[in-house]
Amino acid sequence: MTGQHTVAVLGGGSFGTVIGNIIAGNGHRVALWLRNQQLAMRINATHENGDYLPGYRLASGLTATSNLQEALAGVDIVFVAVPSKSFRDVVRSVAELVPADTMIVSLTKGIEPSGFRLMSEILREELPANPLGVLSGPNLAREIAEGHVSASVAASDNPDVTQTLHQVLHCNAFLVYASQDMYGVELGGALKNIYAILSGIGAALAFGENTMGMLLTRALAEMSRFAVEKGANPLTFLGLSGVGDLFVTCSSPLSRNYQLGMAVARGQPIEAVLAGMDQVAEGLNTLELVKREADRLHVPMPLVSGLYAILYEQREVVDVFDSIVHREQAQDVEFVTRPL
Ligand SMILES: NC(=O)C1=CN([C@@H]2O[C@H](COP(=O)(O)OP(=O)(O)OC[C@H]3O[C@@H](n4cnc5c(N)ncnc54)[C@H](O)[C@@H]3O)[C@@H](O)[C@H]2O)C=CC1
Ligand SMILES: O=C(CO)COP(=O)(O)O
Repeated sequence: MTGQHTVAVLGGGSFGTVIGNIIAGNGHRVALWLRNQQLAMRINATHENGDYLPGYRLASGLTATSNLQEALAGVDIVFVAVPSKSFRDVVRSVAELVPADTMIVSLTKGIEPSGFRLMSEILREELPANPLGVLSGPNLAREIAEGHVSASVAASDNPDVTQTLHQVLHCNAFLVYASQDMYGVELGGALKNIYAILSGIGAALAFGENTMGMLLTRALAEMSRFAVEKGANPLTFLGLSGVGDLFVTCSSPLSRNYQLGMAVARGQPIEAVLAGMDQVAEGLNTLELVKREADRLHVPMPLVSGLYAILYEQREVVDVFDSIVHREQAQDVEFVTRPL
């Protein structure tokens, strides 16, 4: 597909807004769909999404609407940027409104509770004939809005999809790289949220940089171990959607998952932290699902088990941390020593 595209972005939170704006800035027509009609009207009047990204000027090619049918009329690409718990409901509605040649791309970093499905698997089930892809990488929305150069991975088993994503999104401040490992790219984006919570706890408790470096590297080891077991290519985890996103989210106070970890370590009950957040932190839900799946598959994930014990079993961080360190595997880079 070449030339100008007509695009819908579903979900007018922070990430949907920046992705829609990059595409509109590249000269394509974008409809941003959100449920809040008042906010949609304000976005169109002010060219700013004041609820999520105040001060971030939106391109004139972006129009907000709260009418899904209107947002999807005549589009050739649909991006879905709603939290994972709402993802299937939203794409089910999309399936009734778009033809089979409309490209559908997930921006969501999470896992569906029943059946441990990633978003691309939900897309495949709900829109079996459509070309599908995912976009994932170290992409803090606020930093993109501030104009910091960022990069992301467009992943699909269909080369038309990766090429089209490059065409609509790539620009000086937002670089798009390609991958064929859709599952691995998505899994990296979902798993790193768990370790961002852990890093937030470490930051609140003033862990040293040596300790944080160890946690990050061991996180990558156990993510890759889990990925191999789930059939993803662990080498994908060395790219932007793996180590890149792990590093960013585990080091930034802008990350909602990191903020969650910090707040809990400072003694706030999880329920109170979640109630006070007006944006989604996917990592808590992902932690529970990954813990269950890792136990089922007998994959050792000491950091996941440790964080689970802290958040769900009210165990003391210091005790848990001791047991994590002592339960760790002795091999450093273990996944390359096993057959892929
Ligand atoms: N904010 C970021 O820096 C990045 C976020 N992501 C991922 O993108 C997804 C969305 O994240 P954000 O935009 O940051 O979250 P957000 O919390 O800022 O926005 C989510 C939006 O989805 C809307 N929503 C929730 N349920 C809905 C439903 N059933 N129908 C329609 N709209 C619904 C909410 O009202 C909200 O406007 C998450 O999975 C997140 O992990 C990915 C990359 C970066
Ligand atoms: O995915 C993100 C950055 O790449 C955003 O992380 P949070 O959801 O923790 O804010």
